[in-house]
Amino acid sequence: MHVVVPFAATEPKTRLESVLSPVERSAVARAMLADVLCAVVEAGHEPTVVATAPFDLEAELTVDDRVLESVSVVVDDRPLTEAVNDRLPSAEDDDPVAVVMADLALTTPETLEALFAHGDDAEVTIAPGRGGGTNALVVRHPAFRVDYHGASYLDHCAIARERGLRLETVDSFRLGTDIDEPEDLVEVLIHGNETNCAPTRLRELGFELETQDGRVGVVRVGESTQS
Ligand SMILES: Nc1nc2c(ncn2[C@@H]2O[C@H](COP(=O)(O)OP(=O)(O)OP(=O)(O)O)[C@@H](O)[C@H]2O)c(=O)[nH]1
Ligand SMILES: C[C@H](OP(=O)(O)O)C(=O)O
Repeated sequence: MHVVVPFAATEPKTRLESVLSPVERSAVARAMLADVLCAVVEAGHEPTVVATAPFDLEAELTVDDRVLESVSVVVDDRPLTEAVNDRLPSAEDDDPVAVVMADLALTTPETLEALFAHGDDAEVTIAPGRGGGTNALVVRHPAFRVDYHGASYLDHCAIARERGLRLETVDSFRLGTDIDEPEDLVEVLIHGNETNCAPTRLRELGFELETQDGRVGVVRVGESTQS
């Protein structure tokens, strides 16, 4: 399975600007990317990072040699939809393609294996995100194209329907959790593997869980933001 991991290499995760500086947002985005890539490689695949700008995997990510040897990086500064559509199955090459977002910090090899194996007779398999996003998908037919942003999950269901393609939805807590807003960080600290890059990076930045009035959130203690 071709696995594409789109990555906004410059100024990522702007919706986290209220709690992280630009430098910190870049560090957290790279930590999540590393965790996603490790899960894809452990699931037995060789992902391609489609980055918006040149990106030195070895210099910018804390990953082991097996991941470094298995991951390739291509630079494509076109908008997300165009960059992904150019890598989906086509008349010339109809091999299945998976697209896994780089901010799925809770991803594990098992959840990915379940996604890739789900619904072999479906032309499209989607793991939606909260708020209507498309966190991950597997495309098995050259007639399907993506249209990201907004309620892209609904758009993708409509595109499949209009083109007579069978689309199945994967109900996955882990694949359904993309880290976009400050309130999403609590999921990384609760459900992220403790040794993963993203939980480790957040704790290094001073984030920890806090329970108030029976609700669990994150609080940032200690050092100020890195400018
Ligand atoms: N290659 C590529 N990847 C993108 C682009 N925009 C977003 N991504 C990636 O797609 C995934 C989901 O996008 P978003 O959640 O919007 O990520 P983001 O743009 O860093 O976050 P915000 O700035 O808060 O919108 C993330 O892993 C991004 O790195 C793009 O234009 N090109
Ligand atoms: C890429 C985009 O992510 P969001 O902007 O919804 O986080 C989408 O899922 O369509």
